[in-house]
Amino acid sequence: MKFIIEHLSKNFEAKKVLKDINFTFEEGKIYGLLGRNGAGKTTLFNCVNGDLKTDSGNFYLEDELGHRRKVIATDIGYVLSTPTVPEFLTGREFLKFFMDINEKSIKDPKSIDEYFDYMSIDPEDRDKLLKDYSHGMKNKMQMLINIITHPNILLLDEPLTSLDVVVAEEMKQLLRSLKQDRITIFSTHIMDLALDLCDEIVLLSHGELEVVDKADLNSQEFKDKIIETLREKTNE
Ligand SMILES: Nc1ncnc2c1ncn2[C@@H]1O[C@H](COP(=O)(O)OP(=O)(O)OP(=O)(O)O)[C@@H](O)[C@H]1O
Repeated sequence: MKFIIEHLSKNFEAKKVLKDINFTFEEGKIYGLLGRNGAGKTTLFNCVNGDLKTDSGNFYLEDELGHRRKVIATDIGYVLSTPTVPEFLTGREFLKFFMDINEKSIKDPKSIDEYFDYMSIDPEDRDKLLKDYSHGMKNKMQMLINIITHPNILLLDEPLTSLDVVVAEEMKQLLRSLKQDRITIFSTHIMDLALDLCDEIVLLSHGELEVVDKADLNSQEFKDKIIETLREKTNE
């Protein structure tokens, strides 16, 4: 399976944020999306998710035989950097509600406690109101509801930035374990995180997407190259 973006453009009045982007993402890979503040990473995700109207562009999923279809809402899971959960529900009530309304799209439902176990949420926290969950726990709940339905495309907008080292490590493991059978696109400002977690590094700069050839992913030379590319592009 491939996720194909064709001729995506998005302007905010005179500001051209995304400029005729054409890009193909492949199944089984985690893509690290790097870009400077204001480069358009969130705008790109919002366009893919249908939260923002594009000025032009189409999104397709293509199977191994080359058959294409348009991306639909249920293809996408979108985890925001700031988790939004209904604070007036308990973790258990929220999960039950989510599973009830998405019954048809959950292929192999597990029990609610199995899901909590999977996300390492302690038994004593499961019946607490979500308003009393920590940021990391809310983040886990948001991640959970986005993976229960097995979306083909998982968009993650800086989801690990404010997590403690243990939760961040758990989330990394989870993302690695989930990457088969789907396309994961992960935006972050933390280059080491991108290098550690991602199979491909994609730069968003000057409204365009560009793959960085990652010959030697962890070398300082490679990091310098990324920084130089981002710097050059914004200075153009
Ligand atoms: N709703 C909007 N109306 C007008 N301009 C917007 C809107 N949303 C984003 N922008 C502008 O589009 C550009 C890209 O913003 P975006 O939030 O996508 O960047 P980003 O790469 O996610 O940034 P950061 O890394 O700082 O989160 C910015 O110049 C921003 O001001």
